[in-house]
Parts: sequence; structure tokens; C-alpha cells
Amino acid sequence: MDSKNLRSLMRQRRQSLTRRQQQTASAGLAVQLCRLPEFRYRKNIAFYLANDGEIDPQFAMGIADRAGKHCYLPVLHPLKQNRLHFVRHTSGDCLEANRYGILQPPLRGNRIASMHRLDLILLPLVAFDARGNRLGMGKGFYDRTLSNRAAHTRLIGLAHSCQETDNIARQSWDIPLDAIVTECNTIHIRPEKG
Ligand SMILES: Nc1nc2c(c(=O)[nH]1)N(C=O)[C@@H](CNc1ccc(C(=O)N[C@@H](CCC(=O)O)C(=O)O)cc1)CN2
Ligand SMILES: Nc1ncnc2c1ncn2[C@@H]1O[C@H](COP(=O)(O)OP(=O)(O)OP(=O)(O)O)[C@@H](O)[C@H]1O
Repeated sequence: MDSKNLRSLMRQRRQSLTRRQQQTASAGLAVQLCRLPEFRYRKNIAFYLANDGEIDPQFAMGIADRAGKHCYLPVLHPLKQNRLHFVRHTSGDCLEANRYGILQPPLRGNRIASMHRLDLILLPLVAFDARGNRLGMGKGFYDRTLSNRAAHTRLIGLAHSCQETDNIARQSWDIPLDAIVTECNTIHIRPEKG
């Protein structure tokens, strides 16, 4: 299946999950994340606000917020095409819809994190395979933005387990993930040689 068809199939799958399935998945995801040292011991963490049936990291974000961690959300870059800023967000802060209808914090210079500040970035996946290859929304926002990541920044993809597929072709611009976490397990990805 080509990536366009796979993306559309997996988006349909996640969109058709019930509210109850989504809530259970969000709680399961928080349990999985809380077991990971990368989540427990890192302070500056980028999340996202679930959209389009994505697995919802809201429980995990609440836990991080209450633990005194700094949480960030993606905001579309106003000038550079298909790039993101990560902006500090605390519960109750105002949000506004971007051009895709996804809520994001307003851009205020002093809330924008420079890439080296981020210790962990949690990114939403549309599809993934067991080797850690991923498919996103298809505009390359994360790939472009993460090409400037700092060496210490860990990258963890989040998805429902039903978004796993056999084999996703790796593209030259794909940024390798350190792990993929679903509502029921964590896949640690070992870098491939060569
Ligand atoms: N929750 C969440 N926030 C996120 C992302 C994401 O994947 N999930 N992004 C990760 O990149 C960025 C937004 N990226 C997007 C990329 C493509 C489409 C998209 O294709 N949307 C429409 C069609 C296009 C349109 O309306 O103009 C669609 O739903 O088919 C939406 C968002 C930033 N924020
Ligand atoms: N670092 C980059 N520099 C320039 N173009 C890029 C870069 N990364 C990705 N692209 C372009 O972005 C487009 C979308 O890439 P791709 O289909 O891999 O997106 P995706 O991984 O599904 O989305 P995302 O990264 O937002 O999750 C491709 O046409 C690709 O050429």
C-alpha cells in the first residue's frame, strides 16, 4: 500500500475509535509513559493537543504539569513553511485555533522554546512499524523542525496500537525515533547500523 492510502486508512481507524476507547487509551498511554525514565526524569517536554482521533496525551500532560515539569505545544511557524515552534503551555492558558482547526497557544516570543531547551518531544503518529518507521500527517512539519533538534533531545512517537502496520518505507529525510509508545506497550528502537 502506498503512503497516501496507508495514511488515509490509519486516519479512518483512529477516527472511528469511541470516546470510551479514547479515554482508556489516554489513561493507558499515561501509565506507559510514567514507566519511562525519559519521561520521569526529563523536565522540558513537548506534547500535542489530540486531533483527528490521535491518542490523547492529556493525562500524561496533567501528570507532568503537576510534577512541575515544563510542557510545550506545537505552533505553526508564522513565516517558515511547514515548520513548528514549541511554545510553553500550562493548564488554563489561552489557546486559539490554527488554520487546520487545531488548538495552539498564541505565539509570544518569551514562551517559545529554543530547540536545545527541549529534553523530550512526544509526536503524534499516523502509522508506525515495529522497526520505528513512522508516517505523520504528510506535510513534513515534524521532520523539518526536528532536523534542528539538539543531540540530547529524545523523540518518542505516540499512537494507538491499531495504527501499527507491517512495513513503512523509510525516507531519507525521516528523523529516527528513540521509542514508540501506545496505550499498551513501548517499543524501544535500536539504531540500525550502516
Ligand atoms: N495534534 C496535532 N497537532 C499538530 C500536528 C499533528 O499532527 N497533530 N502537526 C503535525 O504535523 C502540525 C499540524 N499538521 C497538520 C498537517 C496536515 C494536516 C492536514 O492535512 N489537514 C487536513 C487537510 C488540509 C487542510 O485543511 O488544508 C485534513 O484533515 O485532511 C493537518 C495538520 C502541528 N500540530
Ligand atoms: N528536512 C526536510 N527538508 C525539506 N523537506 C522535507 C524535510 N523533511 C520532509 N520534507 C518534505 O516534506 C514532505 C512530507 O514528508 P512526509 O510524507 O515524510 O511527512 P510526514 O512524516 O508524514 O509528516 P510529519 O513530519 O509532519 O509528521 C515530503 O515531500 C518531504 O520531501
